[in-house]
Amino acid sequence: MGNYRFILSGGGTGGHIYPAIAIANELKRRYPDAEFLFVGAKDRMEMEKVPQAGYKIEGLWITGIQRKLTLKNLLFPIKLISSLMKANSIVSKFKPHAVIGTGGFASGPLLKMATVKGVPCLLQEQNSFAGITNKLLKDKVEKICVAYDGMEQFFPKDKIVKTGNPVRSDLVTLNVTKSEALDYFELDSNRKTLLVLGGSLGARRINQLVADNMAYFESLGLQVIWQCGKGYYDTYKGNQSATIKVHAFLNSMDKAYVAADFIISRAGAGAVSELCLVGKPTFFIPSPVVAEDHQTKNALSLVGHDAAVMIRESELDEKFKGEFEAVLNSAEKQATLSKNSKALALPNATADICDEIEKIIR
Ligand SMILES: CC(=O)N[C@H]1[C@@H](OP(=O)(O)OP(=O)(O)OC[C@H]2O[C@@H](n3ccc(=O)[nH]c3=O)[C@H](O)[C@@H]2O)O[C@H](CO)[C@@H](O)[C@@H]1O
Repeated sequence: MGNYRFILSGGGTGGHIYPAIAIANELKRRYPDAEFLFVGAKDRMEMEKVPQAGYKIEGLWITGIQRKLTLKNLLFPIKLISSLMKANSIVSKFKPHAVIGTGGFASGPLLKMATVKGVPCLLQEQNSFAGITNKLLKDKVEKICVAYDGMEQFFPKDKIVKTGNPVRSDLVTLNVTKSEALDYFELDSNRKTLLVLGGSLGARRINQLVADNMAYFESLGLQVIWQCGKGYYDTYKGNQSATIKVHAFLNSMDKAYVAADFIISRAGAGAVSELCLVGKPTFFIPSPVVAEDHQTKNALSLVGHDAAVMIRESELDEKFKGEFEAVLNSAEKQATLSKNSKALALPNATADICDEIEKIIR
């Protein structure tokens, strides 16, 4: 059977998009003649990133619901109805054999209509805390692939399969040499490289930390790849120099990971899964404003195994330099962090999820 049709839906941030792309790539490898359609939210980053990865995407007019009474919120019911109607027409026309939802508000209407029409659906939940959309859909889908233990508190136990988070295959294999990677970023092979990641949208507090500590990093002999986020690029692009490379977004994460000797990162679920595979000494600075503080939980799942260092935003002023230098000055600590983080990697997640998809379409 090669002519399967799959819809993948999810988005809003990279954390929901890249898992969908990783799954689509693996399904395409297994079924080269299969057809794929992505469904995301209009105006969000999936509308750019999915076509770059070679797939078609349709955008729904939908946003998340805000906690305050705003114009956006008043429009929410209208947006929801319009999205459900469009989702209905997409599912009717495309006639998918299975639908995969990777979270984010865009996947809500699409999976809802797919389940109403009896199309088998699978959810992939990246975090240790279930997102609202996935919680709303849980009873109607066939399987829910998760990355953490203890997800029975959110989802029916018999639907849960622990697979880990899908990671794009080029980040699993990391087939680039260090010198190629450093050349790509125009960096010096005689210096150690610090990679700074603010999550797919960039992180305000991490950007401030880097901006305040440029001379400090220089004094430690480091050069920096600084991913500041699209919305912050105009503010920080002037900091670019021979040793500080400022990027809005990194389109070659494989090269960034290979170039790095040390990494400072947000603790989005995707970043955490990738950083285990990469196995470089990592300092997590979790976002304190995400639901249920889930990034702190994501980071602690590594810190508990001596596989990474975590510094809370509220403690940065007091602790950053001490924690940073304790790792920089200890080859032994660096080796421990690398070894322990690699031991937590789940490199077969994408294949395991595709095995589950195959089971629901048969
Ligand atoms: C602020 C917010 O709501 N963050 C959430 C969002 O994070 P966010 O969107 O930052 O997502 P993740 O850390 O999960 O994944 C980021 C993905 O973007 C890629 N990437 C990132 C930067 C870059 O320059 N280039 C690039 O390709 C990474 O390789 C990774 O594949 O979704 C995650 C997964 O549901 C959640 O855990 C996070 O809490």
